[in-house]
Amino acid sequence: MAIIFLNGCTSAGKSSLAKALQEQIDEPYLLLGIDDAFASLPQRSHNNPEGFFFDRDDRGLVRLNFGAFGLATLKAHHRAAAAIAQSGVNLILDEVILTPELRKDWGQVLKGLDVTLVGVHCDLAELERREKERGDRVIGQARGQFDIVHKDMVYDIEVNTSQISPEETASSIIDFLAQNPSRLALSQMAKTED
Ligand SMILES: Nc1ncnc2c1ncn2[C@@H]1O[C@H](COP(=O)(O)OP(=O)(O)OP(=O)(O)O)[C@@H](O)[C@H]1O
Repeated sequence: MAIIFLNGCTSAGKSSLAKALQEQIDEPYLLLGIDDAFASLPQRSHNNPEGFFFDRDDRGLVRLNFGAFGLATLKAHHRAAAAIAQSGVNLILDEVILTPELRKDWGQVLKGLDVTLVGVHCDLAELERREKERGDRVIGQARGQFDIVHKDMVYDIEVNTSQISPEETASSIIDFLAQNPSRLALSQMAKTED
């Protein structure tokens, strides 16, 4: 079954876009994302060096980091997503690819599946405006992810949500899907260099 894989920074508009896609595509798609993996953690694994924690790199940028249990959680999430599609259900994935290792893991786990890779971009100023307005996100996270989330990614289609609504963005992806039957980007996901 088909997977529409949305990758972008926090506040890029992935969840809003995913919901618009669910509404606009005739066939039903389930929705799953990295936030579901975070939500399934025990509370003590948040802000924990074994689980997930925020820190600053040498440039002072906020990074979402993880320890052994955090990595195992993300890899389990990747395999759960693949299993959903393999069981015969369409899936939209709402993801933030945090490291080259995780990018490669996605590429390996999804190999052979019908995956459309969508780069969800947004200008930094607008990301930071949204981050502040939401009130429930760690400030600085969007800037910290801006340089790394799309690094070495190859996409089937890229969108920029800075100035267009989730509904219009969803329409452009649906038009792309209708006009482009073959998908090329996934084969690059596991291959690219660190
Ligand atoms: N196209 C858009 N135009 C204007 N605002 C938007 C757009 N898409 C999303 N937003 C707003 O930006 C904020 C973040 O949106 P959303 O939750 O969809 O982002 P996200 O990429 O899923 O973020 P996260 O990864 O942190 O969950 C919300 O307040 C949402 O209403």
